[in-house]
Amino acid sequence: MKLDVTRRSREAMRAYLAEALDGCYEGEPTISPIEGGRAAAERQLSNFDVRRYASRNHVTRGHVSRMSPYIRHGVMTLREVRDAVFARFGRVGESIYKFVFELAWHQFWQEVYAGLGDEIYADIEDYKFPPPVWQETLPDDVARAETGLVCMDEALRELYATGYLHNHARMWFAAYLIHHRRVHWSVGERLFFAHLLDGNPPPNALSWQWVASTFSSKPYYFNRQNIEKYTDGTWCRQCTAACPFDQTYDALAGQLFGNA
Ligand SMILES: Cc1cc2nc3c(=O)[nH]c(=O)nc-3n(C[C@H](O)[C@H](O)[C@H](O)COP(=O)(O)OP(=O)(O)OC[C@H]3O[C@@H](n4cnc5c(N)ncnc54)[C@H](O)[C@@H]3O)c2cc1C
Repeated sequence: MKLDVTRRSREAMRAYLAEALDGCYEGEPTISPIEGGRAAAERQLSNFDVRRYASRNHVTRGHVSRMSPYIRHGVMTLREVRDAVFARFGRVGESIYKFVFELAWHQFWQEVYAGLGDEIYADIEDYKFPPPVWQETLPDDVARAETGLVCMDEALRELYATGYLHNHARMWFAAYLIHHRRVHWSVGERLFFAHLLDGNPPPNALSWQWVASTFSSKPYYFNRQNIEKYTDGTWCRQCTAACPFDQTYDALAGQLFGNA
């Protein structure tokens, strides 16, 4: 089917897509609050103050650019984003360095993809721990964002509603799915790719492999303290589930990877 992408208001576009794609979605048809197009990208970039990027790891109040959907779809290049930041804020300073460093990560993943092609969809290296028997499907409670763990469910709901997720929340969710639920990273990769507006094979597949340890020197995992610190405890305060993350890193390593 060819969609009619004639320019129309967002509400008219929502109504058109809801009808045209009837049967392809569940629940109420909503659209992401993230707007497409060059003007929206320029607005987004002009609202970004790189001097506040030091707070970037904070999920609920960290200042990040949210430029990834525009970069992904070629609305703005990495170089344009970098040069605009240089022009407004200069080239010197820790936050500027960190921001350019992240843009460079994006470029690095692209270069890896240029070299490996579709091999990025298979384990690139061995796991750095004895791998379990991986589940090859997404558990239903995870798919429905009903694990009972507020941190995971809220992250997924945000992903579904907006098509965007903060980097730290992506890392937590990936570590939960892979290391706690023993689901192969490629299942999570497909889930993210289906919902992220910035869904992009190299950064997506390779970040999942980075968490899994098939493209890094060790698996990424986290504990409750880490979530509390970078959300000001917002999610943990609402959570009544037995927390699988409420342990020391040593205890978690022993439980998850058998090397305590
Ligand atoms: C499991 C997982 C899956 C991911 N999937 C994708 C994906 O499909 N597409 C995607 O663009 N990024 C992906 N990332 C990387 C990162 O999460 C996003 O690029 C970032 O969150 C985008 O938000 P932002 O534009 O506000 O980032 P900012 O922090 O403002 O960074 C600016 C730009 O730098 C680049 N960048 C930032 N962090 C990273 C990173 N860790 N790796 C590579 N590039 C980075 C992006 O182009 C980003 O737009 C993934 C990370 C993880 C852990």
